[in-house]
Amino acid sequence: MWEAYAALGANLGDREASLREAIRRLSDAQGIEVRRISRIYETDPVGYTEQPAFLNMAVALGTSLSPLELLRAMLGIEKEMGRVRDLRWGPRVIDLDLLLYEDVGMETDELTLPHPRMGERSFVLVPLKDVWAGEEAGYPWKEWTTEDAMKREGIRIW
Ligand SMILES: Nc1nc2nc(S)n(CCO)c2c(=O)[nH]1
Repeated sequence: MWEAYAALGANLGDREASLREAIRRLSDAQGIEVRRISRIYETDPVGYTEQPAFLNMAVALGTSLSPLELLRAMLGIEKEMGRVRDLRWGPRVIDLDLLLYEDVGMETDELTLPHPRMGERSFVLVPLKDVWAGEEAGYPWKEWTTEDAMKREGIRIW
């Protein structure tokens, strides 16, 4: 099994229930095991700000799937849960983003790894740090602490 990390977000309907369902679906999926689950954080919307607050979290996965197969499985879960990818930055029932897959670096129109925007997103890095098994050195949070990021970005533990 290879190790991968995913970010989850929801800001429509019963956000916590959506996160829990997405994790259950990941765990039930062929070739995917959920190894660690972060705390849930409530975060103010970044980018398109005229939308409800998000609940965000991150998970550490073990997988026998390739990066693209894993991405497609995640997109399938979004679709099954009613994610309509209409407004690129609009509210969503569930959002699953593949962040990292071992030390794979790739850039295709379908998938870029590591996720290109994760380094500037505290709503991703704060949960990710909860489940990170790698060495601390050299990762985006090397120059900040979770506490600082939470204070600066108004991130609340849910
Ligand atoms: N706080 C926060 N802001 C966001 N803006 C977008 S788009 N998204 C969706 C993730 O790409 C989020 C999110 O998950 N959390």
